[in-house]
Amino acid sequence: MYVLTSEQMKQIDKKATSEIGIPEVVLMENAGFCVFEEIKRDLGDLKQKRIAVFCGKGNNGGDGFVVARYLLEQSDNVQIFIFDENVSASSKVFLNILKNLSANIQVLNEELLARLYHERFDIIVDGIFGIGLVRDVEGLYRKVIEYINSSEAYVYSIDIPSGVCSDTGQIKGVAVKANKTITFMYPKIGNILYPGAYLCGKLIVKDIGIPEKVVEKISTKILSREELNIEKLYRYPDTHKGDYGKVGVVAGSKFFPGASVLCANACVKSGCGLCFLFSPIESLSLHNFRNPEIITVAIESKDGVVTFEGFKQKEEFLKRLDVIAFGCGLTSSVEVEKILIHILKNFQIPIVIDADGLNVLANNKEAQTLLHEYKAPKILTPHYKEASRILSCDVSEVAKNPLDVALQLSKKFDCVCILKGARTIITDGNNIYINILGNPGMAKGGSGDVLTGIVTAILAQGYSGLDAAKLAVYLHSLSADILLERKSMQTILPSEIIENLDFAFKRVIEG
Ligand SMILES: NC(=O)C1=CN([C@@H]2O[C@H](COP(=O)(O)OP(=O)(O)OC[C@H]3O[C@@H](n4cnc5c(N)ncnc54)[C@H](O)[C@@H]3O)[C@@H](O)[C@H]2O)[C@@H](O)CC1
Ligand SMILES: [K+]
Repeated sequence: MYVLTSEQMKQIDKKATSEIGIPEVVLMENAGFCVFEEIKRDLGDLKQKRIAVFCGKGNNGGDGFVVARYLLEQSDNVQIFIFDENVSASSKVFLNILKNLSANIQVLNEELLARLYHERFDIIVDGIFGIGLVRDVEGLYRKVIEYINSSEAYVYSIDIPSGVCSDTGQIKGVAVKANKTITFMYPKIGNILYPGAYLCGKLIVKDIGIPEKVVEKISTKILSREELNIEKLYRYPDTHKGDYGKVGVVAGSKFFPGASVLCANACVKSGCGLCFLFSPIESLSLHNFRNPEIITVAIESKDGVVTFEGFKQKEEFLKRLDVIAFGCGLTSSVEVEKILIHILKNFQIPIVIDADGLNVLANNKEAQTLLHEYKAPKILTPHYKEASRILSCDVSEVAKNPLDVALQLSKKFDCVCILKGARTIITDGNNIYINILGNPGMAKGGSGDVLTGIVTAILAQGYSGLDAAKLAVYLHSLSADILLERKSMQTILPSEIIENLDFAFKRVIEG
């Protein structure tokens, strides 16, 4: 499903009205009716319900007037609150209808707001701002939103909780916390990215009758099963391990042996034919004990960290493999830097760079240039902090606009970027996918190493960088979500996400 910016939605609305000829008031009527239907379906008999509908000056308020008109037919206590009599042209039509119906319409001011704190509403409909919010919310608007958030009513937001930026999901000063949000045609980015996604409560997407014809191809989509290329996962009978890719994982150190274990184990559990783990001996001792499928290659180390000389002794072997995963648990050192630079100069194998590999990129301009020029498929898997280091910006900047950051990284290195977060973003610089699966039980050290293993193994099975990234992110979070069906967020472990890939793969393949 597409995810739209406010500008894209406005263009679609505009085309529907100007090119197709559907009057704006018809769309508004449909939008308001959809919201009413949802309330009616949730609550059934509304007769005794005390309902407040807050309407702003724009078309979001107009939708609110439509909802109010339908609610008037159902409940004896519907109060409509407006900020200004001067509303948008289409909204005016519905405000006038309410006036003709002698509806209870009150213009908000400080005094009225103070009185509202003594009233009790069962339902509040939030039609203050939609996709037309342009600046921080202040003054009376702010106070009204604070009032809505303090009330115990069940809150329905129209299109998007008022105060949430529809292009980023960020709060512009203050925002409504809704129980349910009904958005129209397609979700907006602010409905999907946090904190907006949280403030939406349950998100419902409703068709308001805009023909698909006016929707041009949108490059941002929600990552769903339909978007995955699962054909290459099919295994033909007359195949052998060489057909499913040979993976080399360069990972681990005395300090983080677990990272290499998790990464390599996720690899073998994600279908690659062979997995070789290149690690210092200090890291491999833990590893050998646990994972018999993994072929270990000890790299000479100093103080528990791989050395460039040690790597060079094994590099011919690594060159013969199909895909490399580089970075998990290596630690940051000059030797690690030298190894990555050497790989980027001398190898031509698809590569996945994570953790300490990303730190090399953050610290070393030569590595950045070499990565840009590296010809084989490449995937970067930064979390927000790693992305901020590479782009030399504050992590809060990444959080404010993760879509832009993922695009920037992808373009900077001509790579596929998996920007990991509560909503992981995947992009190849043109297409953007937002992952909505997964749960906070994954917010633990080791989850990223698991994802790196999965994506590397899938890449080895003949996938493009983008398709591998999509499939891996989906499987990783689906596995955690399946675990949550019988475990708690506290107890889910990254190693269990690997074990549970059995069920995630099954669901993805069999539907
Ligand atoms: N355009 C269309 O065809 C449709 C639009 N619909 C609704 O219309 C909404 C968009 O309507 P609009 O574009 O009129 O925008 P909004 O209704 O979101 O709000 C715009 C109004 O708020 C003011 N405003 C913006 N930021 C403010 C701030 N921080 N403080 C105070 N005032 C502020 C603007 O000056 C303008 O008057 C959608 O979200 C949706 O709910 C629906 O009716 C379906 C059809
Ligand atoms: K709203």
